[in-house]
Amino acid sequence: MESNGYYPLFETRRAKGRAIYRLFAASVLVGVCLIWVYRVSHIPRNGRWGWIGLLGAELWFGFYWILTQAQRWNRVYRHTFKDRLSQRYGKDMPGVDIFVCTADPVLEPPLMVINTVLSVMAYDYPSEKLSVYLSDDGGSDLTYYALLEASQFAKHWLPYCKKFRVETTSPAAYFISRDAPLDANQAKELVIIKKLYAEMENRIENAAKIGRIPEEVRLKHKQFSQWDSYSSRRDHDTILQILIDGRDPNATDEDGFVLPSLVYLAREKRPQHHHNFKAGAMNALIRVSSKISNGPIILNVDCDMYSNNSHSVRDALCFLMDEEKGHEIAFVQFPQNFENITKNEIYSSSMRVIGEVEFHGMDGYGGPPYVGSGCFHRRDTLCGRKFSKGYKGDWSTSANERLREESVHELEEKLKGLASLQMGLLYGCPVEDVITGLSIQRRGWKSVYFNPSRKAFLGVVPATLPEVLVQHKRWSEGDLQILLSKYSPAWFQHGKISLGLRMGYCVYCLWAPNSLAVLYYSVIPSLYLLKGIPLFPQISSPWFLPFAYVIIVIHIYGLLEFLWSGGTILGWWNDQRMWFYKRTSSYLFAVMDTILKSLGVTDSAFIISAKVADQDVSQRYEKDIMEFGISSPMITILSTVALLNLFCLVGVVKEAFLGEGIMGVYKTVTLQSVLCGLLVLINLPLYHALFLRKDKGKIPSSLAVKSIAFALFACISFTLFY
Ligand SMILES: O=c1ccn([C@@H]2O[C@H](COP(=O)(O)OP(=O)(O)O[C@H]3O[C@H](CO)[C@@H](O)[C@H](O)[C@H]3O)[C@@H](O)[C@H]2O)c(=O)[nH]1
Ligand SMILES: [Mn+2]
Repeated sequence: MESNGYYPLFETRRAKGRAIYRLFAASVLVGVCLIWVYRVSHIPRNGRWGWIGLLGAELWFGFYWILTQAQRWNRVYRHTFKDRLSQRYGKDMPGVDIFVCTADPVLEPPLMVINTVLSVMAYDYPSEKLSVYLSDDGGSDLTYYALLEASQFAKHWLPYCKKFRVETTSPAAYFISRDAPLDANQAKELVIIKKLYAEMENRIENAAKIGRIPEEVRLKHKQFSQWDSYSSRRDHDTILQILIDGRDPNATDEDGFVLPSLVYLAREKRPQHHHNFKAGAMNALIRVSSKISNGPIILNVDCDMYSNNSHSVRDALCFLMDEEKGHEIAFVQFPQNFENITKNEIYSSSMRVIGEVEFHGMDGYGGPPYVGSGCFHRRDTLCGRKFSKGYKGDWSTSANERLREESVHELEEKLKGLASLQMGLLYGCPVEDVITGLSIQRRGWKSVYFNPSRKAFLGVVPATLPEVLVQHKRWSEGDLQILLSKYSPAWFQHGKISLGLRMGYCVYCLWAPNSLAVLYYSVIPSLYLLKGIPLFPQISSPWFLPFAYVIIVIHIYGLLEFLWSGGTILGWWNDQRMWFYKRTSSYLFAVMDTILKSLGVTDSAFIISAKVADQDVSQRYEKDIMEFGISSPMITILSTVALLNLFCLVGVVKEAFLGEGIMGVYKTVTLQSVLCGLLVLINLPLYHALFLRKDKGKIPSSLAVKSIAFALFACISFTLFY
């Protein structure tokens, strides 16, 4: 693709088969409209309120389905030309500052954190242009100790990666993933490097086990005295340490090449000041890094998301440095992929359709959201710069020059004061990333979604249902808050972002309100079954057809999309279950907490998700066995709804055999019974966990009793009083 003799650094292709897709979508829309017409024109006398509620739910589903079309209508795919980038810019590459965030040395083990740090230090990029910053909201000397060890290990690991062109640059992942046979030389070096790693691992784990840093290490490294005034995680001074100083000519690896800078920061925290979670951490890093390396490009990764592709920096720069289009692009988001996904992903944690379909669709309308980990930003747009036509990126790194004269210690002291001002990411929202990305797009910038075939980043997903539900509550609550905020994609935006992109954002912002319609749909029709009152057209009626058509084709389409995104059939089935569970628990609580928050009763928190699990929990996870384990209000709702449907189904079957007869039931309440039957079918693992399992991951008996009582009460009172 050449225009005026200019070779772009990236190209954009539109998805194939769009015409067929659009035809299909139009046919579904007709079906949806017919369903609405039927509901409005056939309101019965018996079951009137149930019917009107279903009308509301179907209006909602139809509307929501229309929104999701924006994510499919205009998908685009990106491709980069890294060789052109190297040819054109050679050694003249911009500085890149990499921010890694960690917050808890127990939930996020230091060894995992340093593997991520090492993986990004080893990018295929000039080391003198790379600076890696670790923000430790846990303020943990153990994490610091691990980073200190990593700074030593890097001297061996980075040359090894360079020499053998290692792609998986996280050592832990590399040691288990490597499958290609090695030549004798590499095999020899591998043994050495593995040994060094094992020794380091040992030292870190021992320190973690005894819960403190060995005395001789403390004495040798006086930096540890910074913890002397530390009173708790929520109450301490700024702790800042430059472990590898990129300006120091002696900071070299085993082969004599300079190392990337490496900085540790635990920002000051006081109980009386809100620390604003990850957004606060990122902003502290933005300020501190501006005085150290001041790279014009910032990459943000979570501590559990290591780099799996050593070319990602160059990929991202192909977009940001493209001479024709680069100046419009504020950030490049890579997909979030995960290492610990099982084959049939019981919690549907890979979110593959979002990554393989939806974000490509949003990219077609102006760009994906910023979703935290795996995103390259321009420093100035992240800090609030507005888009203007004449804008050209400034790739110089001035702070580096200015401060060259200062000693590391002077610099560290100076920077401590900087770690507590706001700039950059927005505060007050549990999804600081999404709201910040949206605010950047509203200032006129575009973003880009780049999904390379070799996965760029691999993270960790939670291994238990309660954790997954809590994580989704945080996300859906955050997205709902965006909808209600001044950045809302729903209100008129004066043409700042396109309608398609606004619709795309709304799909996520409306995750939470979805809960109401889904809860209604999964309870009320089943209860009406107990009274034999039909709420759907009879099978002999022509109105049956739009229902059947819409239900069947959207599910077949959903299945195909899931398979096309790399999933399995059973994975899709599990995805349907999680879809249902998230909507009836996480999202419902997100709605309730958002209401409470707007009344000033509560404040939203950021509950950090666990990255490690007990051995037996992990074993069940590997086998795709759902882990309930604890009693929580969310699990109570899930199990009550599941039991209610089971009781209703038993009621219908009894009616079919003892009452009206199979034909009678079949004629009048087919769809309703099918709906109820499917809900029972999808809940099989839950009944299993309620009644049959003996392991620790089952549903606790007290919760079982409670939900049986609730479900029975609902069924009995409905039959008696309706
Ligand atoms: O007070 C805090 C809380 C969290 N974190 C870090 O934030 C990251 C994300 O936390 P995690 O518990 O792993 O949340 P996830 O739900 O997995 O994260 C997704 O969702 C978050 C927003 O809810 C984004 O911040 C993340 O980038 C995105 O990957 C981790 O590196 C944490 O160490 C902090 O630095 N400080
Ligand atoms: Mn995470």
